[in-house]
Amino acid sequence: MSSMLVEGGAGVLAEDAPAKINLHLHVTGRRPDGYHLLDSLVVFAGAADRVTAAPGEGLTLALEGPEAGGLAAEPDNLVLRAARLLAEAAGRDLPGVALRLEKRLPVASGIGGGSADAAAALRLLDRFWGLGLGEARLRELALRLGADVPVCLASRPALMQGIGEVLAPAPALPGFGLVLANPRVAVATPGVFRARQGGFSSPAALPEGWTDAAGLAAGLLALRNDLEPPAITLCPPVAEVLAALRALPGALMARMSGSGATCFALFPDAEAAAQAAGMLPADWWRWGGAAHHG
Ligand SMILES: C[C@@](CO)(OP(=O)(O)O)[C@H](O)COP(=O)(O)OP(=O)(O)OC[C@H]1O[C@@H](n2ccc(N)nc2=O)[C@H](O)[C@@H]1O
Ligand SMILES: Nc1ncnc2c1ncn2[C@@H]1O[C@H](COP(=O)(O)OP(=O)(O)O)[C@@H](O)[C@H]1O
Repeated sequence: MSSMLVEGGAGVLAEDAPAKINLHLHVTGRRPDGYHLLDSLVVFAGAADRVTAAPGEGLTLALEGPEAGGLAAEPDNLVLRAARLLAEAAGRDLPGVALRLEKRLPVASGIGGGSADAAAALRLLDRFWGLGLGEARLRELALRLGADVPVCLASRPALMQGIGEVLAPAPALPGFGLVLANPRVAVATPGVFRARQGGFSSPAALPEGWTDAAGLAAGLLALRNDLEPPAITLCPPVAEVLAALRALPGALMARMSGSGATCFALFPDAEAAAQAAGMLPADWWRWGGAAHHG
């Protein structure tokens, strides 16, 4: 999804940065450089950050929104890194830009908020500066910002392999609802990969598609997130979140996303999900609504 909006003032552009959900995540191998090979069906939720660009002096970034506090001590925000990388790739002087990040997704939580912000910044500035670099070039730049950034560039359901750079269209998906919940504990991705024990998994054998949410849930239950056991060891509240999600009325299945600690539950529709999210503990970050089909 890339909603390019002209907001108010002249030349002010905005892009949403939707949360990424790994419906399954199999760790299938490890590269000599230590990065892990993955097999993951990725979808996007209506929950999103938002990046805005306006004419300005030099390159600046203002942080706002309910989760901005999680980035206060961040020395090099991914939005600025994306902007610098794009400017370098353009190879010429570019007009100044005042960027704003409205942070709604919890930081370091397995739903790729930082990756989504970086991808949104690439899309936004490619247009703002009129570069027209094209999808292939943007994808190459995206990978240099993080393994999860290429999939976030299109923000459409995808089957993700390699370390995140091999993308294929997802099987046909039915409409469904999602609840997301995070116990407000940040989990660092490298530590979870390091704590993983045992061998490697096979890639999932996926059908051409599913016709309803119950079928999708049944299919997903035969798969797993290989990072869930090590994340629970490092962050025991993840187990509590999973139990709470599974106990919600109408929940079809629940699992952790990415390297955690955010977990998701699948629902037959967005309304059931939105209603169920309100039943979770108020001190957790929680969201319920539609999966975004791009
Ligand atoms: C685990 C996943 C699954 O979608 O999601 P998150 O938990 O981040 O949301 C991603 O692969 C995370 O991608 P991303 O967060 O962009 O990772 P990067 O910044 O590139 O890498 C952070 C660190 O994670 C480990 N890493 C990451 C990706 C990968 N395929 N293998 C790895 O081993 C490496 O230790 C790396 O140094
Ligand atoms: N705009 C940003 N939003 C979130 N995290 C950021 C951002 N810029 C830099 N980071 C750094 O990237 C790390 C990973 O963030 P995030 O993508 O939210 O987590 P995850 O990869 O677990 O889903 C954070 O710990 C933070 O230090």
